[in-house]
Amino acid sequence: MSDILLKIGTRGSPLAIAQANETRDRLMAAHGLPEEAFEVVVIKTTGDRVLDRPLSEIGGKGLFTREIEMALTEGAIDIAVHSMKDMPVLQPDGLTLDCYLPREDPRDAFVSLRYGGIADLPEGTVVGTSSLRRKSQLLWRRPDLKVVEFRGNVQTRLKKLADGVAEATFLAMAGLNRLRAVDVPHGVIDTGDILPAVAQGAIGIERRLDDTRIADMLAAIHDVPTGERLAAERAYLARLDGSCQTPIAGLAELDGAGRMRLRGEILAPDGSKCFAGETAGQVSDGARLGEQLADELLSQAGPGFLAV
Ligand SMILES: NCc1[nH]cc(CCC(=O)O)c1CC(=O)O
Repeated sequence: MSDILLKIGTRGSPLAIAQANETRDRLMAAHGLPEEAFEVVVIKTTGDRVLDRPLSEIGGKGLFTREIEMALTEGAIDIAVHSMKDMPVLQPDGLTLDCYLPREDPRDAFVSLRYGGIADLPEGTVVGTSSLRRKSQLLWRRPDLKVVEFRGNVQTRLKKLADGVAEATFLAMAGLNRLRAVDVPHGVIDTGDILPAVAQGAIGIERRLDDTRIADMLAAIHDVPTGERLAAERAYLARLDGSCQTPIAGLAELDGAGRMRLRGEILAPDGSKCFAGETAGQVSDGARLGEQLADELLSQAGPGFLAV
């Protein structure tokens, strides 16, 4: 009987579906709506389609978002649920991102069937990752390790570990937690050891700019602290103009009393160089702190560093 009120667009991976369901559940609770008021619409993106090449080679921003944004613009869906880590800093004309769910654990997880952490890995160990950030951060700290390309979902990666393709890999804690993947052998990596990607662990909900009905619905589930942290992290990313060839890490943290600490790191893709910094200030100055930190790292790195 009940008409569908809202079509939720998402990628089809188990994590993406879990994120879409969390969004639906929060909207149901906030507005007293039944599940039948929502339809989750799965959309395949270029990043999902092309599985045989490294992400960095497929290239282009919005690898995991472009097709979903097209569906949103065309009206085939009403909102799009994204991992903010995969989101370019600018949205296409007519779309906006101003609703974030409470951020999950932003840290990376170390996943291995044999070892407990990076420090336990013997010299020359093979590690699998498709993330240029994780690869360069690892090689900066442990130039002796061998990094091989590792794509696919959590189950695929565990199978590769069991088959001995690599001895260890990395996943976002947020993904493990949202999938309740308690059976995946992992250790949490401190942010002082490996700084996460900008926006890691945050879910953002995109909508059409002129859709005021949806804007009102989303306002009820927006998490303000997550928005404050992402404002700083995304201003930092925007100033760095990160291409997917440039490993960038960044994390903003709030002290709950109006202040923010922002850390950042940019690296050479082969892990031969690393420039790191941090800044602190008022939460309300987040965007400016982000730009300031980016400028500091850019001046440390020197002209042309990000262009390579
Ligand atoms: N690029 C893929 C991607 N995008 C978001 C997450 C994890 C969830 C998150 O960071 O919110 C992942 C996988 C991973 O890094 O393990």
